[in-house]
Amino acid sequence: MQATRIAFIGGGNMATAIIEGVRRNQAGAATHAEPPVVVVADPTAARREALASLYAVETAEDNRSAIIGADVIVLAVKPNQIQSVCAEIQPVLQANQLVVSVAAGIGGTVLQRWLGGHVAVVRAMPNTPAMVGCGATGLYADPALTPTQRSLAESLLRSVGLVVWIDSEADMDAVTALSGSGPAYVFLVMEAIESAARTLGLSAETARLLTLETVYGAARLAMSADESPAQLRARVTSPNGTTERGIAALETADLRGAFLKALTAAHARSQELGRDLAGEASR
Ligand SMILES: NC(=O)C1=CN([C@@H]2O[C@H](COP(=O)(O)OP(=O)(O)OC[C@H]3O[C@@H](n4cnc5c(N)ncnc54)[C@H](OP(=O)(O)O)[C@@H]3O)[C@@H](O)[C@H]2O)C=CC1
Ligand SMILES: O=C(O)[C@@H]1CCC=N1
Repeated sequence: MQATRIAFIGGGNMATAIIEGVRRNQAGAATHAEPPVVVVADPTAARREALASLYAVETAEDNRSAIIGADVIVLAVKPNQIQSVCAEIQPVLQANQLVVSVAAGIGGTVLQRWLGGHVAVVRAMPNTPAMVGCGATGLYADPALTPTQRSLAESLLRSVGLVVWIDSEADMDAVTALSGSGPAYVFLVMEAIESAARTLGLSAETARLLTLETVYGAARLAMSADESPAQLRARVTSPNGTTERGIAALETADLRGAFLKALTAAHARSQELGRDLAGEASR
């Protein structure tokens, strides 16, 4: 089930990544099916104009007019702006409109309450590689949602990458810590590798190119091979060779412990956002 009109409330980083992914997917699609109309509401005129010229979207200055006639409404504002956006759109929201929230931390029950008892709410935790069709999204829906409503949300996010349904809503905090925040961890690793290579004397351009291709190549190999990352790592690591020394240095520096701390901290922050912003509504 495909949406015919999708309204984005908030036209920032995540909305832009999904919209670009959707448009790229359409450009590469074999079918001649009518593409969905996309409407974006954002308070900043320059951002609305940029989105309209880049992605042929309609724009709106106010959130209420943006959602008129939309079958899917994506809430893509910062978590601390979600409650006021819900209050704003609630009077004009129709029962058959599906609301998809990408906000970190904020629970489905709280969203339903902020939307005046609106049932059709799906929580999504996408990530910015959606922009190039390589997103990884966790979806959670209240069991009361119909298969058609679930399919509407799934088809939107599947058009920009992998979708995984999450059975227990509590796991959305872990999904946020993993794939929501994950691209930033990988970019940090890339920054670190590139910087170390420059310290060893490579030019900026060579260090950048080799870092990018190495990370891309390793990810593609890991996705296409039948072997686990640990097995693939063993194939790179010659006994008493260069990699063995490099890996030993990373283990001594407790890279695994550092990632455990990173995901644990992000997970805790997602829980904290949910608690702080839900306030009395969650109790
Ligand atoms: N960035 C990411 O990688 C991911 C983000 N998310 C979630 O996506 C959501 C948005 O994050 P992100 O895109 O990074 O944030 P951004 O700040 O980039 O985007 C939010 C946009 O919403 C606009 N905005 C603010 N108030 C309103 C309003 N009342 N009505 C309509 N639009 C408004 C902002 O305008 P202005 O700047 O003028 O305030 C801004 O353009 C968050 O809830 C986040 O948890 C989820 C997964 C990944
Ligand atoms: O950093 C954040 O809070 C958002 C949610 C996941 C990725 N970005």
